[in-house]
Amino acid sequence: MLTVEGLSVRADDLELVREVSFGIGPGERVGLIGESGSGKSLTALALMGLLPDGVTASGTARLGGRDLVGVPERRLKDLRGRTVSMVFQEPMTALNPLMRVGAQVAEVMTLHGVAAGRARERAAELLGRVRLPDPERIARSYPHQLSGGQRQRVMLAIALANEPDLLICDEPTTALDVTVQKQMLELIAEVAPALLFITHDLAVVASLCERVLVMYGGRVVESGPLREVFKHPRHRYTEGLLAASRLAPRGTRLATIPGAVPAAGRFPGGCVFRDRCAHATETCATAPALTDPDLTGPEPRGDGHAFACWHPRR
Ligand SMILES: Nc1ncnc2c1ncn2[C@@H]1O[C@H](COP(=O)(O)OP(=O)(O)OP(=O)(O)O)[C@@H](O)[C@H]1O
Repeated sequence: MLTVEGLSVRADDLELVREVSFGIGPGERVGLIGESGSGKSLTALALMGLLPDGVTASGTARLGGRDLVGVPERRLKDLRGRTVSMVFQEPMTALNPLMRVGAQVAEVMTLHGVAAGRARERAAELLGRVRLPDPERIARSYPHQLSGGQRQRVMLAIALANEPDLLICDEPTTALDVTVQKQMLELIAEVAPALLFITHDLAVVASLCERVLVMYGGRVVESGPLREVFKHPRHRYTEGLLAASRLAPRGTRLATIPGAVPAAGRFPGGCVFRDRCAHATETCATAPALTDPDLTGPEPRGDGHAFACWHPRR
């Protein structure tokens, strides 16, 4: 459905994203991971036609037969929201602080030709669809009257308003607390038509995506089904990412992770050892439940909810 070929992004003579190619099928959920500055956000912004001034994209990206790169802004405005939409990390900067949220959800529909009355009705429906309690009241609220999690749900409602074929999420849960993060991920999994999910968090990718793309230095250095990439990483950078994260392929020897001690726990609620562990950090509580025992550590419990993490020794 989405086909990206040789996508490059440049600022002056600096090539920030280099010859990236990948595809996303209908209904498919793909994770885009990589260290900070590896080019994940620029790749997404290039697909949305939202690159900052002075930054340009080349190559091709086609979604449902329509070009996304190198098309005039007028054409992009039509595609944005209807073909592809995006949820960003910080909803406060994306929402208009002076406008009631219902009106903001309705506005993205009226911009695409939906009559005002119908758009208002649909806005309330959408706020309910993203499981906001009392959608009528929420619709009358201003962004500052909502919690961070509620604002992120409003952003999701806006992104879904024109029934896009592809949803792109760029670290949408990073600013949320643990329980809210989990609920938001479940919601995204449920409502996304097809998904490109950008994150640093391998556990989030493991819980949400079927396929993964790994970026490093502006390139996609590895891609494939999640299980394959996590079990048999081919690129040294992916190996490093896995070793540094709290997920490691089953059978990984602790000896390959210097200074690591194992801890196992059950979900929901995070690692059960976190109170006793020398390295009890927030990450122990934030890891989402894994339902694939093959992706857990060396001692899966057999109920599909086993978990093992590697805490660096203090
Ligand atoms: N407007 C810009 N002009 C010049 N360089 C930029 C611009 N925006 C981003 N960059 C550079 O492009 C590279 C990729 O940035 P990008 O935001 O895509 O990284 P990222 O992988 O999304 O990082 P993070 O996970 O921290 O968000 C970085 O080196 C960044 O400094």
